[in-house]
Amino acid sequence: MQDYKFLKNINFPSDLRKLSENNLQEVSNEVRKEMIDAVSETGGHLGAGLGVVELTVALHYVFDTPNDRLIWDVGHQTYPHKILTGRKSKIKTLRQGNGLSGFTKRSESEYDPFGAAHSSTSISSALGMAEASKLSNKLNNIIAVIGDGAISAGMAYEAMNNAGASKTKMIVILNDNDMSIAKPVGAMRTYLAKLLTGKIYFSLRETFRLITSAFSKRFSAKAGKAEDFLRSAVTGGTLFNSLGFYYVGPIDGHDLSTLIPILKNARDSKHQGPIMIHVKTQKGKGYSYAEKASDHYHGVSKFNVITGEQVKSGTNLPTYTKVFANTLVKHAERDSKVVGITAAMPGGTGMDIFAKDFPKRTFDVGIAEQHGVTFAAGLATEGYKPYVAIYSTFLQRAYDQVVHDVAIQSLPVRFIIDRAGLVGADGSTHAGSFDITYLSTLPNFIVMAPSDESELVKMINTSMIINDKPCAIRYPRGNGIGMELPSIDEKIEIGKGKIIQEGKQVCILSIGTRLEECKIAATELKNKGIESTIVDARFAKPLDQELILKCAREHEVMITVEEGSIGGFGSHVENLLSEKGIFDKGLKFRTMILPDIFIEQDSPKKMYDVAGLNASQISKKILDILFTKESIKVVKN
Ligand SMILES: Cc1ncc(C[n+]2csc(CCOP(=O)(O)OP(=O)(O)O)c2C)c(N)n1
Ligand SMILES: CC(=O)[C@@H](O)[C@H](O)COP(=O)(O)O
Ligand SMILES: [Mg+2]
Repeated sequence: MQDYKFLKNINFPSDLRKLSENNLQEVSNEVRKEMIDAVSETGGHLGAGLGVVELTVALHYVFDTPNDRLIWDVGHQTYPHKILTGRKSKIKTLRQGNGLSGFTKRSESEYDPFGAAHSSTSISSALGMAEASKLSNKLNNIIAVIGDGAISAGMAYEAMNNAGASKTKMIVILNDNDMSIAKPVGAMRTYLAKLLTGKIYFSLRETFRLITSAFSKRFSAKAGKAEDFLRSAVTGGTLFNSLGFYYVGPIDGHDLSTLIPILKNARDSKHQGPIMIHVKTQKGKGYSYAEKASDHYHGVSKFNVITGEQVKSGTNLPTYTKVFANTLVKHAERDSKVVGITAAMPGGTGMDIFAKDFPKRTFDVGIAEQHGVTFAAGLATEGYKPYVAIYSTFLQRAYDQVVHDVAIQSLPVRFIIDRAGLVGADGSTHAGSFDITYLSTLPNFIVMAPSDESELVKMINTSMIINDKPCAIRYPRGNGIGMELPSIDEKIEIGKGKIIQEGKQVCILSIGTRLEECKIAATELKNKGIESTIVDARFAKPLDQELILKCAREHEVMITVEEGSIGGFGSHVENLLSEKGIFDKGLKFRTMILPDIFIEQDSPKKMYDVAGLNASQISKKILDILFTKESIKVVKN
């Protein structure tokens, strides 16, 4: 920690509130410096936090947090908030094992009244708190801060629809930096841009005072109407006004002399209903490299503060994401029906690569996973081959659309599920733990998981000819293992697994990229004289029943291994074996799955250690089964 003039004495917002308003810009500068310094060592979300430093300082200065509830949407912009709310000394533990979360987390601090990481939840949760506050006569303020990206999602509209009709006071700060992770998309973006270009009052202090005073002053009906007219003429905030919000803005979110009086007015206002304050900020503000970069350093690895250079990953192997994107491009060159869909994650899903060659066949729907899935279903009804590339964790949002709009109608939507399994620094909110489970339970679905990048290509090739039902291919974050890639003509038979090696006593049925750990486990067992068969199951649905039953009959022990929760591949195998009466014949069977806990952020390797899914844990499990050391714990009430 550097020798800061103000920050050294600020641990909590109460310390901040003792300062004069004139010192707050200096405080902001110090917070910004501290944040850059910390993220240069930890990596993480940089641009969004840099853009809200002044806003964070102003909010904690004006409002009585934590009694007043401050809810940050997504939570990736909360590093300045963490520095000012008792977590300064731990800021260099961000996103590491036993360290601070990269998002808001109720268990981490009373200043985080609502946990987040998935977007667009802030207005709903704030309205819930506001209604609770009203019911219990608490009279505290409830403030939600939501970005221009996050406000594009369906949930935000549902919340505004509800809030706008209520007579409950809450404050929504719309943090408009004209950025999502990539450039934001859609009509809302155009609308917000219009509000910004239409502004004329930035220099008109008198107009500004008139607007803000409307919160607290009592106007005669006539004067009120005139004020309303002036406000909307000046600000053009008609959409939000029409939705029932008292709209103010846009204002400069880096100018504390504007922010503080407006926030004070909103705080003291007797307005019964939601207030929206539209602030204009710059993502990456105050760090030249972030300001200039096209992504404004949304998410960075460790970097050199002086040069802005980020540390590259230690391998040149292509990521699964890239392998997917490059393969899809090749198919799209041949087949004009191939289209790609992303929900605001073009870079993360590889859709940016596809978009370069096929801009007209790429659809970025914004942070709108639900809409994206049903939109793809619509494309499928017209004979297109939609590839919906979504992170496993974000597809959770669209489960009903997957069931109702895709599976029931057996539409051939191809789900490309990235970030499956444990992802590391983003932690439990971003873990792709449940997709095998929630998709394999659905009739009409084919669910595949490649064990390496070559298998991924074959599965994409196969998906091209699945034209009568939906399918999903799930793979992890990060790099492949260096396999040579096959041609785009090489397919696999649907529902057929692959024997990797044959042994006698033990059969390991693996699905997905834990296969490498299974191979190491098998070598460890071999060193102890135990021969194992390894099967790459490839399909969680349909199961390769023939192969699984054969293996079950020919081995003493069978285990399944997957990077997924209960209810997935292992559960389906267990059900099959039970149905076929295999257990009656004495097979020793276990499933190795993600445990029934949310695993905290750490390196993926350590997270898999917690999950018990690394090689030594697989071999130990097998040895314990063979030599019956497993104990049955009976929990007494
Ligand atoms: C449901 C969901 N989909 C996608 C994401 C990934 N994501 C994280 S931040 C972000 C952009 C948010 O943009 P905005 O709200 O404008 O915040 P900014 O980063 O610009 O401050 C996206 C798409 C997410 N967190 N949640
Ligand atoms: C905040 C958020 O949801 C994204 O920025 C996410 O952290 C990206 O994860 P990847 O780094 O795996 O693309
Ligand atoms: Mg934004």
